Amino acid sequence: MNAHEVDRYWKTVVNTIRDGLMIVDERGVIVAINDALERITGYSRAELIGNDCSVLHCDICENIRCNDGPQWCTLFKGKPVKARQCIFVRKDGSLVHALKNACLLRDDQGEVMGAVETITDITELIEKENQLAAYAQQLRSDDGFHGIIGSTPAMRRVFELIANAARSDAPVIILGESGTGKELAARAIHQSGDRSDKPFVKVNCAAFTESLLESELFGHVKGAYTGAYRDRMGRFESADGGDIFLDEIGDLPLATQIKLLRVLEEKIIERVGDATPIPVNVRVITATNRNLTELIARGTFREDLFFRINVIPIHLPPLRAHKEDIPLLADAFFHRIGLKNRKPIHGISNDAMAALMAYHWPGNVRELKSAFEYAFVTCQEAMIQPHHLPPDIHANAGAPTTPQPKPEPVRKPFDRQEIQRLELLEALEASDGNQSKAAERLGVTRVTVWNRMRRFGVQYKRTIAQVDGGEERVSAFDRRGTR
Ligand SMILES: Nc1ncnc2c1ncn2[C@@H]1O[C@H](COP(=O)(O)OP(=O)(O)OP(=O)(O)O)[C@@H](O)[C@H]1O
Repeated sequence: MNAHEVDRYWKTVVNTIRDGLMIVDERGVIVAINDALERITGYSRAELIGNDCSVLHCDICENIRCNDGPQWCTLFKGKPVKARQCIFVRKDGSLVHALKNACLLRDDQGEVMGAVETITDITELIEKENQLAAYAQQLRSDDGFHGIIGSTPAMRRVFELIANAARSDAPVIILGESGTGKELAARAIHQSGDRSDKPFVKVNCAAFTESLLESELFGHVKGAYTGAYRDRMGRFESADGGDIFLDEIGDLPLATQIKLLRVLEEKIIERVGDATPIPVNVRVITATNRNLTELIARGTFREDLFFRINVIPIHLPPLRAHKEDIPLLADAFFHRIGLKNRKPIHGISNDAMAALMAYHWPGNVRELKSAFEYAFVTCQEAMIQPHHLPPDIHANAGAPTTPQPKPEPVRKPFDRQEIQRLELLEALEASDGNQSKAAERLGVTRVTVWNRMRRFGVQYKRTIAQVDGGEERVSAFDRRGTR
């Protein structure tokens, strides 16, 4: 290819690259751009060319623009910009996170004619990074991931799937045995998605007769059937803009399956007794503990509906498949139920924890939670012992069923929060209330110490008291509860 041909194809090459490209003259007036820049900024070529480059409101340009001397921008003082992260404002007012490179263009005599800038759009990357940071924060918090507790790889994978599902509008199906947290997962998808400020509507498909279910889902008009005294909006309409959670989808009657399929395909509903189509914008999240493939083979579930709802499947593992999460879950339920009960129970004994670990949990996390509700009723001691747990659990573990003759020392082997609180108190005591020193002892930052003091309601008071003419230093903790 000769130089002339290269010239001919140059425009095509420039417009093929994914990065935005812009040439400005020595006054900062835009003289050329490529297609990618139009796409990134939302401005057309005609709107940009001839305009000042400040139209893009690049944050670093606003900082480096100099107001004195002939050079209007530090770039023209000869300082190239290399892979600087910056933010532009699109035509519609939204922000573009970008990496920018810029350098001067000179003529044959070395005179500055202008500058060229390339802009790599990293908005998606930054958004994902922010989202990851938010998820990490969620995981660190006591409440787990939107209330779902677990830190094993199996549960982390579930959190990742939930986070991905939340980013899309595609139908999600949550599969798993009863009590594995399917409803919690559905709520987490709603809460972490763009529809979180719109309704989350739950319908248990197994709880209604066929005719009532249709009216519940799609609404009805007055006179549609005996007892329909007035028009009524269905759950799909109430969920408009948000998410509808159809629990026990495997129990949906065949006739309703056809109607649901139509809603998913056409995004319109018709109230029972009326043929007027009503558009609805609802994302459908379904859940079941039944084997849909088997139901399809038996002819009780439509295969076409299955394909429609099975776009993003999320499998929740049974508790026996992630037993390493039991101490964490037990700790959380112990505290949650303990807060309501106000009984002076200090923790879970090692034997009780061993019994929990040995059990096979057919009722999954729901059964674990119920075991703690039970234990808080039966336990009259300082620690929960195996015999305070429901009979199936301690019998299964072969743990002693009678109280230990010697009471165990009051300790809380699995109480993460309490251990952290005691460590904090010790560190503050040893550092005479100095938060920086306490932070050093604990190997955390001073802000973390301050945060923990706030969380545990710990105030370190230092009082100088006069004692017999001399001074005595009195230090005291003011503790308000453990959380
Ligand atoms: N990973 C978890 N972390 C905290 N709580 C959980 C978890 N999994 C389940 N739970 C709790 O267990 C109970 C049952 O959860 P959920 O109703 O979401 O289960 P499900 O799978 O929808 O059950 P079903 O199929 O019977 O409707 C709820 O009280 C829920 O808060």
